[in-house]
Amino acid sequence: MAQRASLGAAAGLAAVACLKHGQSFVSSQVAPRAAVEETLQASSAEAVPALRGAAQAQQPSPTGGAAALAAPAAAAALAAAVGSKRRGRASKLAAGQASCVVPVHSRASVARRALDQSSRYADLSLTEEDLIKNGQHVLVAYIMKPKAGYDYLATAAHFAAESSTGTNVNVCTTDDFTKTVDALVYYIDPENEEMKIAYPTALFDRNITDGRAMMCSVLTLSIGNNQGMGDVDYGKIYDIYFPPQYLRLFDGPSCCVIDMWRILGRGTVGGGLVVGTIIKPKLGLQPKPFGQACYGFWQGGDFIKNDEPQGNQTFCQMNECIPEVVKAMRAAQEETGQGKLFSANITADDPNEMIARAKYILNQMGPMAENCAFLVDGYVAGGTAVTVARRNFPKQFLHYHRAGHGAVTSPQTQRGYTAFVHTKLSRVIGASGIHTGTMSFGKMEGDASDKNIGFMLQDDVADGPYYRRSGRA
Ligand SMILES: O=C(COP(=O)(O)O)[C@H](O)[C@H](O)COP(=O)(O)O
Ligand SMILES: [Mg+2]
Repeated sequence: MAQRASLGAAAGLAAVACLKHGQSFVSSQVAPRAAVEETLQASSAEAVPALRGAAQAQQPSPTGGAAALAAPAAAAALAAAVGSKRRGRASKLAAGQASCVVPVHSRASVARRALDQSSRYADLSLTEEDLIKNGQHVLVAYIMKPKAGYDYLATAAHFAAESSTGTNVNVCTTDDFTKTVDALVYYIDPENEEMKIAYPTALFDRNITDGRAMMCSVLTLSIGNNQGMGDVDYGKIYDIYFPPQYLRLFDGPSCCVIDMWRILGRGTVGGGLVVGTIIKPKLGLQPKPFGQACYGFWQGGDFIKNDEPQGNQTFCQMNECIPEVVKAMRAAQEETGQGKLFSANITADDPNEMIARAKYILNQMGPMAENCAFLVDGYVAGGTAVTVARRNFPKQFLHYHRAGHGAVTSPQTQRGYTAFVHTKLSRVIGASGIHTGTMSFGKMEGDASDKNIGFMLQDDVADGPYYRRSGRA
């Protein structure tokens, strides 16, 4: 399917929607045991040292906190020894020294300081142009603010560490290979709270069945633990760039608005606006009145979708409701001489249930199977549910409903990602169209920048707030 056509699909559906009316840890070396004991004495009685075999000494904060960091010099040497070669650290870790992590009370000033890992997880000499040219990194632009008292670059580096190979302490099992897959902060603008991180694509998990990429892995790192870190006030993704080679490992959409036009009998070019509705009340109609409402709308309209919570309620079960929809569609098509479309909700917790629903619906539709799209509540059910639909039913239009997205996309929310990014991710995993309601002019929240979503969906080349997209992402 042509890329432009695929991109248009989401726009088509958008048009449809619019037309419807305390405790932290620092580590210190075990070797100077006396020092550790001193540390423990300095901390409170309940601050028992937690031994962590793999953790090594944390570099002390610039401001000290001497009681909490009893062996600062040794710890610094250790941290330096396992640090990046990029900045040519000179210190050497004394052979055979183990380490431990010592919990400290938050009242200790060091607890409010991030381990400064910027010599390893930041490289501000990298240019975006080169990163894009090399095509080995997913680039992510965040608005990030450290908590009061934390250094911007150190926090950004901790963010990149936690989102890739690191944590809040240096790790002794790190080897030279590990460092080749570090995420790197390549740009910061503390005043504007902007931070950009380059993630090596090799970091992301691949399927054992077919070697393909998976979005859940991208999200687990790029928007995972970093959302709850103690030194980060907030961090939100504003744009994301996938290099072409890596992008090809995702499914992308299989159907688009061209398929809708064709099914509606309008050919494959310039089929115009698809007029759609959602039967309301969203819940509470039984099969017959639901079918009657469909029939009524189809006298003039093209497309009906289940409202996103509707599927198989006990008072309106699928095996009674879908036959009513089929009856209404058949009658409306015969009477108007036009094709009609119905988007049926197959969302469920269990992929087997989703597949069972989809198969049942296709069976009932019979020769009109193409006239049916599958609706998936992609935010609440997640990318896995979208992929279940995309891979098991690639011939059906995949109608992504994003109910719940406001929890992370709202302009009031400083964590998560924007609606623009959410849409982009949805397309990459295979949505044919994204349902967008009356964003910014009806009942739903939004702002002027949401227009960018439309451009991103429709055009082969489009500018996001930070990255230019060309191709499917
Ligand atoms: O129920 C509706 C529309 O209802 P109505 O037809 O009464 O406007 C949709 O689920 C939301 O608009 C989606 O919103 P969003 O744009 O956030 O996806
Ligand atoms: Mg709805």
